[in-house]
Amino acid sequence: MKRFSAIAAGRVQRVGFREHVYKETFEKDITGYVKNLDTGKVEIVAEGSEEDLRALANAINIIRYPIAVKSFTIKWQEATGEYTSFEIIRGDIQEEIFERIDYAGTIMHQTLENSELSLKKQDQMLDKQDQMLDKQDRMLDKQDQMLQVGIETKEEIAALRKDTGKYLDDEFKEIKKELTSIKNALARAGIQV
Ligand SMILES: CC(=O)OP(=O)(O)O
Repeated sequence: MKRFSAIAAGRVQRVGFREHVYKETFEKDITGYVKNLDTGKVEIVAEGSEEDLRALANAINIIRYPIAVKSFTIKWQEATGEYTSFEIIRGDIQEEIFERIDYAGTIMHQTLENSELSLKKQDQMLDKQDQMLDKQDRMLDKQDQMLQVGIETKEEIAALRKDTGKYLDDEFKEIKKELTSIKNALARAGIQV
């Protein structure tokens, strides 16, 4: 089993950093503590398997708003076995309360920023939807126009067929009449066809 004692510096106090460190030890066989120092830095002492400790060090040496670990010095030793659990060491109660109020303010600010961002995204999506609906409307208009052209073409063809049919009928009647008179003339001349 190993032990590390680390000092994190940067924006690491009043930003929920100790809670973050504590959360990263959750369900792991890690003991030790995390503590805010008067210098504004944070001390982390942890004991456990080397694999768990390396994962912990990676998970807490981060820059993720509002936490910003700017420097992280780590010293490795053999474990002592002196701790039974992992704890957040808290300071003066009044100081802790002020820290929590500051942190709550930061989180509220972040939540507001996030919701403004998501409202902006929603607006953009609604704009896009409007544009799509507009395009759909234009396509439906074009479809309607095409259907109208189809109907008109069909009507034209039907009228043309009717006209052509009547013309051919008249022509055939005329031809038949001509043939009958030719046939009669031939019969009168003694020619039977
Ligand atoms: C709110 C709070 O206690 O934060 P931190 O542990 O970062 O000081």
